[in-house]
Amino acid sequence: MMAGEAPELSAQERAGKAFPVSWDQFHRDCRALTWRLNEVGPFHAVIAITRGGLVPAAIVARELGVRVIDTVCIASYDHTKQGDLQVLKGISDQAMKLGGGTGKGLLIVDDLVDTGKTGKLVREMLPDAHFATVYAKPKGRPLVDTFITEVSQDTWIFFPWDTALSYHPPLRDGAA
Ligand SMILES: O=P(O)(O)OC[C@H]1O[C@H](OP(=O)(O)OP(=O)(O)O)[C@H](O)[C@@H]1O
Ligand code: HPA
Ligand SMILES: [Mg+2]
Repeated sequence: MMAGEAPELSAQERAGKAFPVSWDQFHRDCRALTWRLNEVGPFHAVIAITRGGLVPAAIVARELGVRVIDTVCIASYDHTKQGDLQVLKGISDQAMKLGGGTGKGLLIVDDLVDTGKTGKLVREMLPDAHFATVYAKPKGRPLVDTFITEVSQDTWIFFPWDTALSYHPPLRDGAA
């Protein structure tokens, strides 16, 4: 950082609002997502966008009775700061074949869409697939076919696998 330059804010610092999600809540939201997806399927396979999509993909696949699960491995956020998207592993040939080359009958699952960059990249790989996320922020929302809860763009979602229980000071002692 140069002298006089404002420090670069992370996505979470820009976001300001925190939305912590417990395991219970996440499981409930995934089941609610499956209720909606059950009306859209059947699906030949679930494609999880790792890593965040692995947990909802397991729950959704279990509920829908889908046993073929593939991954597309994409990294963009280093903790809360988004960098360039990196495809670390593409979709397998076998899953591509099941989707007829365009993703028809395949279900893409991720934990959330934020700016939509990750979702857009996967949609380009599988244009005819159905894209489902548990949570959606307004910028990414148009990319998603089915989601459960929308949060504002300035909210940061804390997932249970990224957090731990900790002491919280009482409100009157200055807790936000
Ligand atoms: O809509 P976008 O702005 O692209 O952000 C959404 C993506 O960001 C997070 O993944 P991340 O890159 O942090 O990797 P992870 O799933 O391995 O945590 C999240 O799981 C989504 O995949
Ligand atoms: O709000 C978020 N929470 C966790 N990971 C994320 N990756 C992009 N946005 C988010
Ligand atoms: Mg992810």
